[in-house]
Order: sequence, then C-alpha cells, then structure tokens
Amino acid sequence: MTKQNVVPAEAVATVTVAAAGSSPIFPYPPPISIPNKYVSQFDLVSGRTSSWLESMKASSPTHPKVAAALAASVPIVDSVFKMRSGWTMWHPSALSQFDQIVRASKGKQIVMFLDYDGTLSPIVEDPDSAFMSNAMRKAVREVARDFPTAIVSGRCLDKVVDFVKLAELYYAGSHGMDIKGPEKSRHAKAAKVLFQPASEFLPMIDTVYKTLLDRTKFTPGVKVENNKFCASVHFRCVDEKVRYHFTSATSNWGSLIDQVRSVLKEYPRLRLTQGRKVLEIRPTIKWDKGKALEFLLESLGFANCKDVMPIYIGDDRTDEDAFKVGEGLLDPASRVEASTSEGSVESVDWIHAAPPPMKFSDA
Ligand SMILES: O=P(O)(O)OC[C@H]1O[C@H](O[C@H]2O[C@H](CO)[C@@H](O)[C@H](O)[C@H]2O)[C@H](O)[C@@H](O)[C@@H]1O
Repeated sequence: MTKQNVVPAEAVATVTVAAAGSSPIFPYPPPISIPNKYVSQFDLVSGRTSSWLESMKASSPTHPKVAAALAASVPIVDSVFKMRSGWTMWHPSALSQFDQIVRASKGKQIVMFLDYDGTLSPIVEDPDSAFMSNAMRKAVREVARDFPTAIVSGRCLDKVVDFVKLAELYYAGSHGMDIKGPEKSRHAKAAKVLFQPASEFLPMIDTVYKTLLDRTKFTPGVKVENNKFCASVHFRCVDEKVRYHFTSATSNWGSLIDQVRSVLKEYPRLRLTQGRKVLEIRPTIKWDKGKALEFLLESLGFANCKDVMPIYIGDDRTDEDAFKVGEGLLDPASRVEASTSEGSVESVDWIHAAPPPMKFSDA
C-alpha cells in the first residue's frame, strides 16, 4: 500500500508493518558524544502563534466538557466523520488486514514496537493516571514471549517502566532518547543495551521544566511534566476561552503558546513539537522514535537484515517518525499500513492476535 497523508495521525491509532532492511546510520556501541550530523537547527522563534493555535485545536479529542460542546455541533462531527472515513479508506483496519500481515511475516523475525499513551493506555485527563489494563499487560507479556518487544514512549523511562511493569521488555523513553534493554532476558546481550544520545541536555531540560512551571503557574488546568530528556506542557484541561483586552483578543491557549515560546527563545538548542493536546520541548538532536527503532534493531543484530519485520503500533504525531523508517525500505511491497480504532480499544485485540510465534534468534 502506498503512503497517504490523509489526516493527522492522532485521529486514529495506526499499525505500521514494515519489513526492515534500512542501513544503520549510527555507530554501535553508541558514541559517547553526539556527532555533529545528529545536531540540527530549528528556528523556534519563527512561526506564528495563530498557526500553532490551529495545530493545537486539531491535536486530539479534548477533555469531556469541550468534547460535549463539540458533539453538539453537527458540522464539526460531520467533518470529523469524513476525515476518519478518508483515513480508514487508505489504512484499513489492522484486524481485517490480519491475513496480509501474517503473509508478509512468513519467514521473517518479528520485532514488536509499541507506543504507550493512546496505544496501550487510554487517553485520560491526568497524565499520571494513564494506567494500562491488566488485559493489555497480559497481551503484551504474551507477545514478548515470542518476539523481542519494545515500548517507545515520549514519557520518561522510569515512569513508563512503572506503568507497564514488564521486566522482559526493551524500553525507549523520552521519545527514544533513553533506551534500556530488558532486566529479564534469556539473552545476555539484551540487558547491556543502554543508550542516552541526549545526556548533555539533562541539566538544560531540568532548568527549562522549572522555568515553564513558574511561567505557566497562572494558567488554570496546565500541567508541566518533566520527561527527563524532554518536557511536556499539557493543555488538555486548559480552557481555550478567548479573553478580550481593549481591542485585541487572546485565548488561554494563545497565551500559553506565547509563554512557552518566550521561554524557549532563550534555548536555541531546544525545539518545540506537538502531540495530543501537549506541547513537547525536545533537544535539537536528530534523534526520535524512528532512530530508536533503528538503534534497537541494530542492537538486536538485525541491521541490514532482510528477514526481519518490525511492527510498530502508535497513535501520535511523534510515532510517524518511526513509521517513516518503513518508507526507506528496499521492498515497499512487503510493507503494510493499517489502522486500529481510536485509543487503545482495538490495540489489545490486535496484539492478542499477533502472528504465530517465530523463533527469536539472538544477535
Ligand atoms: O509517546 P507516548 O507514550 O504516546 O507519550 C506521549 C505523551 O503521552 C502523555 O500525554 C498524553 O496522554 C495523557 C494521558 O492520557 C493525556 O492527558 C495527554 O493529553 C496526552 O498528550 C504523556 O503525559 C506525555 O508526557 C507524553 O509525551
């Protein structure tokens, strides 16, 4: 199936199934310092508040009160419906694509990559309460028995490990910038997998986190989260309401983006991206969930290997970096893109139904 950029990724969770073969672009063992080629320049000062605002509005189902208000508006519901139909036309349900996925996996080593929020756990208002269900944990545990399995999340590593509670998995926290092998593994090399490509940013992120906490303290509903190598400013519970001041009008969301950008002006080595009702502050290194996927494949000994099939399930814009890894494959015919329903509802069924066990050959 060819790639279609039909709707933002957050409208539905997506399963991307890709047969790997991309060449490694980083050395392993990992470099101590970050080579220049991984450092990119982003202009945080540019970009208008209005375009950020549009993007914030489109960034995820919002909290219940606003969702109820939206539901009362027929044109909006209609356009959302049309948008979803477009997406599912090009990305049919992963469950209905199951046979095709199994066929594509024949003779290949499956490696499973799973995003956390919105994929394994439902989206909730309080980020600290995004628990995954026992059924989901059981499904992931079963998959990890048969295939190397990694959780790739924007959250800090410790938090996601604490939520998932499965010692046999690989974890990549902070959008892939904090990678750790399984504590429990049959394979000696696995536990040694450790990589923190943005370690020099640790003090900077901590300072920015504290500054953001302070600058946003008068915005009701905002939540600032320290994700170790990145930080999140959540606006899911911030009322978008417009405030009028003489002749000009600003919204709470508008002031929030201005506050965040004013902090970041002082940090040219940080960049701003967006997830589901969240602004993400990240180092400008060229490292993301896609690079984490490539790194883990290489650590597992699958660099340049045509007989491996990574399966990545994710629901957010940052997961698209991992989906793009599949675009560089030599054999696009063996790539399948499919979708699960919004949130984690269908993911658990899909993970349960994962293709039949294949031998995990150690690196
Ligand atoms: O890569 P992920 O595992 O999907 O993490 C991305 C962000 O997820 C969390 O925020 C999202 O989920 C919250 C709980 O459901 C929700 O309240 C919030 O609106 C979502 O954006 C997490 O709190 C962030 O730190 C992650 O970056």
